[in-house]
Amino acid sequence: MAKFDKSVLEKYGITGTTEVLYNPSYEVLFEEETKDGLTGFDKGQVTELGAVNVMTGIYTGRSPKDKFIVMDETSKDTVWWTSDEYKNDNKPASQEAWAAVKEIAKNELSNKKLYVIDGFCGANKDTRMAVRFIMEVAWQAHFVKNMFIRPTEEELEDFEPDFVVYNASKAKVENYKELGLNSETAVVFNVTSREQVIINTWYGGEMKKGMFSMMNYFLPLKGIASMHCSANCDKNGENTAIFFGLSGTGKTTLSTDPKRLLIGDDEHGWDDNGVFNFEGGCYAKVINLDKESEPDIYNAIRRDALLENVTVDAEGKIDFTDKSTTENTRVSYPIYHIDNIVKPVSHAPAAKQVIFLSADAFGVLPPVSILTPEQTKYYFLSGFTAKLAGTERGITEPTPTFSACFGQAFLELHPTKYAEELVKKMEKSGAKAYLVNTGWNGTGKRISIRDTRGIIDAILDGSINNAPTKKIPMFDFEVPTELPGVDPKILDPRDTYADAAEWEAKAKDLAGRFIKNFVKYEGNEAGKALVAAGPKL
Ligand SMILES: Nc1ncnc2c1ncn2[C@@H]1O[C@H](COP(=O)(O)OP(=O)(O)O)[C@@H](O)[C@H]1O
Ligand SMILES: C=C(OP(=O)(O)O)C(=O)O
Repeated sequence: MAKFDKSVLEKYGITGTTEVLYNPSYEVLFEEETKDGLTGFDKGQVTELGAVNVMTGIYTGRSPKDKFIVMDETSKDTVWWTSDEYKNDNKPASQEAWAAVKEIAKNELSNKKLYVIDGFCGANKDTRMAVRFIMEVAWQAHFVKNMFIRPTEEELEDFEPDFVVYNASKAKVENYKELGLNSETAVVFNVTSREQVIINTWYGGEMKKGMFSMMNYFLPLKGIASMHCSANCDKNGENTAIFFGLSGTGKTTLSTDPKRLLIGDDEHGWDDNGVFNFEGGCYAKVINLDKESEPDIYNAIRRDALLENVTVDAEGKIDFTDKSTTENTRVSYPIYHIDNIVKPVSHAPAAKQVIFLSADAFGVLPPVSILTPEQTKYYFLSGFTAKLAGTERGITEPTPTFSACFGQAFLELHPTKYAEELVKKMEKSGAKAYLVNTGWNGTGKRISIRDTRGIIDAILDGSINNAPTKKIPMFDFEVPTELPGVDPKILDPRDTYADAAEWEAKAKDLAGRFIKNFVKYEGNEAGKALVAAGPKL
């Protein structure tokens, strides 16, 4: 077992450490969590799965309004929120605010027993980031051990971090107003010193999506596409497909496919050698998880997995339908809990299929549209979808949004930079794009996972290209009229309304929203030229 000397922490300004558990084994973490009050279950339903630790009621979700980025003068120009016109969810913080939150984190973490986990973000050795996480809560160490790429013993021996994360989730920023911050909670990144500080939020997603945000800064500047998508390939390791989508739109569910090999469920890069995962684990939503329709995710809930915010009855049976703590119930597990994965490195050739998952809460978009290259750019930049309940604090019902590149909260550069890199790679591999609505239609219900899976199968086996098609007005989408295993009555969204005029009215409203949202991209010739690919009233 690699050694870790406490004096390393002193270098970070963390003093008086009483004990350090450095990259502890799962067994040790399990014991530590139990001491912290987490419950391990090994009876009832869980017997079938193996013991799993369950933590409940600790967080409510990610806090985008508390996320701040600190840049030095040389890196400032590259960040797109510096332009008012394109302002995204990430706000700039001053050097003073940075110094203050770092001080709070150092104080919180001093004189404590600490967990230090070293992991990699990025499966490619030449572009990965070596990340050191320092925290005082055992399950957070477990979470990052599940989610990041676990170094070998040898790699741990001479691990030199490129990025350090100080997780001071028990502290608060009391003087946040003075510092120009939004609340007692802060998630702050210093892109120059390569550090992240987390204060007053226990949400593990801040560490996972935090390092993703940093990859989204560094990789595109090297000409590598950095993408909020899941990815899989066929059993020969070919025919890669990527699935973009905001949280809860189906990246994990649809990429976990027994017929295919999983590359990863959430964050990927695409360079000249192909598509690669940033992570070493998956983070699945488990609300209403059903053993029959999602057997692979269900079976991944076994020893070393970490369940969050589900309720467990006296017999140890998990109630996956209970949303009393949050709708954002989750399980994190190391990727090898899924049987069909790409091994030993989560990497596959350039993608042939690019799928945009949009959960349309208005019930307007067809369940699948075959996009032209110009529509691909327009709909990628628009990123129309819904924020689904739970993942973000304050979101309690599906809320329509335009989230550029299907991941606006995680972008640091201008959206056109991500579009540029994606399109370059797609043109080289001859990839085609599809817009898949995993949200609602005129029935008022969410499109079934069964129908969506049928659609994905038809995209992946190419049968969608032989299907008869028609055009949908206003959007000019080409949609298939029949696909094997998919209810033909849903393929044209107008057929799901009692009266097609109802669709028409909603479609007009949505088209208007697209047009309004896209104005921000029309400041140059390239953006103006894309308007023709968008909806028309
Ligand atoms: N048609 C559908 N396609 C995909 N997921 C669906 C669909 N209908 C309902 N769901 C549910 O939506 C959630 C999708 O979550 P997940 O796959 O974890 O999303 P992501 O990985 O994009 O955050 C799951 O709880 C899944 O059961
Ligand atoms: C973990 C998150 O999302 P996803 O469901 O995309 O993994 C998040 O947005 O905090």
